[in-house]
Parts: sequence; C-alpha cells; structure tokens
Amino acid sequence: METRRILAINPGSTSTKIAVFQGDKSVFLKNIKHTAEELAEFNQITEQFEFRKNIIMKEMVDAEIQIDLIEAVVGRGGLVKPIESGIYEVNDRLKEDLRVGILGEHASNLGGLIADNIAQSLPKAKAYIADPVVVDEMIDVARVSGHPEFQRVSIFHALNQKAIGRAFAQSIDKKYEDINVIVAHLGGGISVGAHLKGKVVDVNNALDGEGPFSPERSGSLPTGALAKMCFSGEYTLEEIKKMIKGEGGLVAHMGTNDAYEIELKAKDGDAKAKLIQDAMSYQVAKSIGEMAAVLKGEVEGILLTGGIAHNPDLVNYIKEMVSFIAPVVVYPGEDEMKALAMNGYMVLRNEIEPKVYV
Ligand SMILES: Nc1ncnc2c1ncn2[C@@H]1O[C@H](COP(=O)(O)OP(=O)(O)O)[C@@H](O)[C@H]1O
Ligand SMILES: CCCC(=O)OP(=O)(O)O
Repeated sequence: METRRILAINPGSTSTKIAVFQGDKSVFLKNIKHTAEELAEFNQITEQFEFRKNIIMKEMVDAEIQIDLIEAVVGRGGLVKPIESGIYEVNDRLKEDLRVGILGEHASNLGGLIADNIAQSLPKAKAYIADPVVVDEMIDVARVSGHPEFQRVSIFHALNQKAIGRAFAQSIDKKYEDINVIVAHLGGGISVGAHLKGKVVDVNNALDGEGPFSPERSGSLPTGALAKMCFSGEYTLEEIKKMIKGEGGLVAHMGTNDAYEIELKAKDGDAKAKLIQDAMSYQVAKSIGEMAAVLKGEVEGILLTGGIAHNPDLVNYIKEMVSFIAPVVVYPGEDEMKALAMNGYMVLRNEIEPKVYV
C-alpha cells in the first residue's frame, strides 16, 4: 500500500475544496461553500488567508488525517505571470506575485500561499501549484482587442478544463493532444475555451469582464454604458470593480452566488429566476458558438463542467442551442482535486520535474 500522502487545496470564489490522497487514492475530500455575505467582510483576497487556512486545518483535524505524513501540498495556482501548463514549486518570487496579485485578485491566489504555509509546518513536505488560472496558450490573433491599449489575456479554469479535456479524450480512446474540444467550466466564474490539439488557443477572461456572466461576475458589459457609469461620480473604482467581479452576475440580479438556489426558484415558478438562469445559459451557448468558429467547426465534443453543470435545466438549454456543432458531454463538478493531487504524486515518484517560476 502506497503511504505517500498529498494534500490538494483549491480555493475557489464560492468554495474551498480540500482533498488528501494516499498515492493515487483519494482518502479525504471536502467542499466547504462560502456565501456571498460570509466573503463580503473581506476587502482583499489576501485577507481571507487565515479564514481559509483555519478551515482547512480544522477539517483535517476533525477527519483525523495524519497531517505529518503529507509529503506534497499542491495548491490551485492563482494570478501569477502568464506561464505554460505544468506544476511549479512554490518559491519566493511566486509567493510575492501571488501576494501582490500581479495579474489581479482571485481566491486561487491563496492556493500557493496556503500550500506553502502548511508545507513549512510539516516535517517533509514541499509546496507546489499546478496549471494555474494564468496558463497561456492563446494564439496571437486572439490577443488583439479593438484598441491597442487593451490586450486580451488568458485567465480561466485551466486546471479543470485540461483535466476534463484529457478525461474526454481517454473516453474515446484518443489523445488530448490529437483532438479539438470546447470546454465550458460553469463555476463561481465561467470560462469557455477552444482546445486545439491540447492547447487552449482562445478563451474568455473569466475574471475581469469578458464572456458569459456567472454566479458572481458580470462577464461582458455594454462598454459605452460602463464608461459613462465610471465617470458619473456616483461610484468609486472599488464599487465598479465589485460590479464586475464579486458582486456581478447572479449576486447582482438575484442577491446570491448560489446557482442551485436559483435553479430551485426557477423550478418553483419564479419568473425572474428563470429569466436570469436562461440568460446565463444563453450567454454560455453563444460563447460556445464563438469557440466553434475558432476551431473552424472541427469539434470532437463540447464538454460542460463545474458545479453548475449539475443543473439539468441549464444543461438542456445549452444543449438545445449548441448540439448542432458537436456532441455535448456533461462532467458535473470538477476533476481539479485529482488533477492537483496527481501532479504532486508524479513529482513524488520522480515522473515529472517541477518547473521553476521566474
Ligand atoms: N448540485 C448542484 N446543482 C446545481 N448547482 C450547483 C450544484 N452544486 C453546485 N452548484 C453551483 O455551482 C456553483 C459553484 O461551482 P464550483 O465549480 O464549485 O465553483 P467555484 O469552484 O468557483 O467556487 C455555485 O453557484 C453552486 O450553487
Ligand atoms: C480566475 C478564473 C478561474 C475562476 O473563475 O475560478 P472560480 O470559478 O473558482 O472563481
């Protein structure tokens, strides 16, 4: 029996997920949900460090995990500099970039920081991040926006999108690097990526006002109206930023980041809940159509994943709009915990060399 233990830490915008693996077997998995009110008391993501770390430690103590035996702590990577896909050992430069949020603020910035803090308290553990949200494989033409002052950037659920792309490829006995797929991750944020033979050549910036709206993000907004609002004198920059991330999307329309609550309300006959849920589904389907054009229609599968992919009404809405492109396959939830842990396990087995963040 494999004794090496790996701790995977995944701070998301609406949850903190933790898993402990013994070798390649999951021995503990927990998803702690955070309400919008609970998180509203923190002005900056780094202020949530103690809150989220304490939850992780308490859950492991309650579950009687032998913490001292953990040899690798792998956090979901955050908004560091754009980097290639892979696993990176946490070093001082990485920590500094996560702390200042060199590309912005997101809960995943805490992944590497908490992993490092926990690893340092253990006798033989090292800390890593894997496939952070800034994995950048975009083609040049996709980077150009409508004004040279603005460049499109790759910020998305890279870890889960790639894990699901690989799982789908395996299910059809092909290699991820040989097929084209469109992956829509439907979580606290929503990203829709065009995977061209193993590279995500275009994807919406899921964090900062691009693509479909999500439980807590506005997605693309009418630019002229937004500019006017910015200079109306009625809002501070912080307030506008919150409209785009944190208090946009479902939170703004419905007062909650819980898509399940909206699903139940819509089922119960609440017309507003149904309209907003349909609008979110409609925007996801439109983005999938865009990515089909990026892949010139050569699409092996459209893969829906993330917590909201549990919602059958939303999934059916999207399927009706996009099934003409390619078969739609649903992977509710995510494969991030396993992906994080397996990256750590491969390092422990010397099967892969962790990359150095510079
Ligand atoms: N069984 C379910 N049915 C419908 N929606 C769900 C279900 N489980 C989770 N969700 C919704 O998924 C969203 C969170 O997705 P998740 O991928 O866990 O996000 P994140 O990692 O960004 O916090 C929440 O809005 C939640 O309400
Ligand atoms: C920063 C892009 C990834 C993202 O949106 O993650 P969450 O859905 O966990 O917020």
